[in-house]
Order: sequence, then structure tokens, then C-alpha cells
Amino acid sequence: MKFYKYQGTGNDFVIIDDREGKFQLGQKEIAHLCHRRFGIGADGLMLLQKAEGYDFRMVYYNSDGTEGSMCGNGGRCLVRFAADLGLVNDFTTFIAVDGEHQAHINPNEISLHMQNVSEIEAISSDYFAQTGSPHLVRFSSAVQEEDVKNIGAQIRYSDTFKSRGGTNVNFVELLNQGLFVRTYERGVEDETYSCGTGVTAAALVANAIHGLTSPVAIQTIGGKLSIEFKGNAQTGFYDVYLIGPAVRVFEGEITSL
Ligand SMILES: N[C@@H](CCC[C@H](N)C(=O)O)C(=O)O
Repeated sequence: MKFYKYQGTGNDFVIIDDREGKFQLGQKEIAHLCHRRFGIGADGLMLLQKAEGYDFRMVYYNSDGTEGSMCGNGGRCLVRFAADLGLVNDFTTFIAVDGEHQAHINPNEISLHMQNVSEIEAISSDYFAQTGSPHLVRFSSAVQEEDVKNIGAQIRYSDTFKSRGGTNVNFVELLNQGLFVRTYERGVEDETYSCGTGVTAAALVANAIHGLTSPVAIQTIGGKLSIEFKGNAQTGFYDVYLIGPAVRVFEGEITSL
């Protein structure tokens, strides 16, 4: 089976062209392919499939092999893949697990239209937003010092989030200009270098709580992103865009599972 590897600010993905609809691997095999010692290594695996009325369908699996909710960086990488295949040029409309998305394709960045966000929920001293995936946002005065993996796991498996199917957890520091965001990702069960739906949640919460205005510059471990949006926490957020690079790293053949 032929595969491609892409990354968007260090959030990395195995991509398979499944336009013929033949992909049949289960959770165990997907987790194996994403394993960084026994497989290719990735935060997730995506399929590009045909979809009537759209340029393509995005199917996303977390690195533990479970089918994930929306992945923003994955969406940007899959758009780049569709452009590399010659399926789309400078604009695309595709369908994903959370509904329709549009994206603008530029040489150095993909600008992905995200779902509207109607509510920022306060939970103790943290905030929760649904940006296609569930995200807790915790502000920190020293984000580099945070134990993202262990505290993130505690929150992700806490009673508060058990009934909601868990959550991703973002630790966010206000910079002079913009935010530094580190994310514990559900389904990877570890910190990743960047999370697109996570930085989107962080920017919108930062607008609601600290008054940051669009565009919000984001620094992650894996690089820089930008979030544009209209609206506010009272009216709801709309025209939300996740903007940043998405790059093909290599391609190859899967020879054993
Ligand atoms: N890395 C992703 C988020 C992936 C979804 C998440 N792990 C989940 O299923 O909750 C992104 O860039 O948005």
C-alpha cells in the first residue's frame, strides 16, 4: 500500500489516497502504522476519499487507531495533498467528520475555514470550547514549565470529561504578541508539537477572556500559526480560519503490518 507523510507545524500524518475506497485496516493496524518505533510514525492517519458534491472526504484516525473528531492541522495537510494530487488548485470545499470546510491554497500556507464556535464555557478556572474537537484551555504564566503530558492526562481522564468522551488540553501563555500554546492530544495520549483545533480554541478563548483581537499569532513547539475570526463570545465566532504551513515530507510503500 502506498502512503504519504505530511506535517503541519510538526503535527504529522500518514496519508493514504483512498479514492477507490479499498482501505480496510482496523484500529490495531492503524496504531501500528502510526507507531514511532514499529511503524512509520505519526500523530494520526488520514484517508482522502471521494465524496459526492465535494472535492474529497477527509477521514481522520488518531495515532491510537481510534477515529478522531476534526483535526485542523490534518485538514490543512490533506488539502495540500489534494493539491499535490492535482485534484484542486487554489481553493477547495471538502467534507469532514464535523461538516463542510473550505480552504485557500497558497504556496507557503493553507488557510482552513473552521466551524463556527457558539460558546466558551467556564470550567473552574479553565475554559472549554468545541472547535470541531473538544478543547480545554488553561492559561499559564510559564507554559514551558508545564508538565503537559501528566497534567493533560489527568484532566483528559477526569470525571468532568469522562461523560464527554474526554478532551484535548491546551496550556496557553500570553506573549507580548499572541500566544504560546502546548497541547495534550486525546487519541495520541501525549503532547504533540502543534494542534490546529487546539490553537483555534486558545485564540477564541483569549479573545473572550483577555481581549486579543484577530489575527492572533500562535507559537507552538512545531512552528507558527495564525487564527483569524469574526464575532465574539457573546454573538458567537464565525469566519474562523486556521492558517499555516503544510508540507509533504516523504512517500513510500507499506510492506508489512
Ligand atoms: N491534532 C488535531 C486534533 C486531533 C483531534 C484530537 N486528537 C481528538 O480526536 O480529539 C488538530 O490539529 O486539530
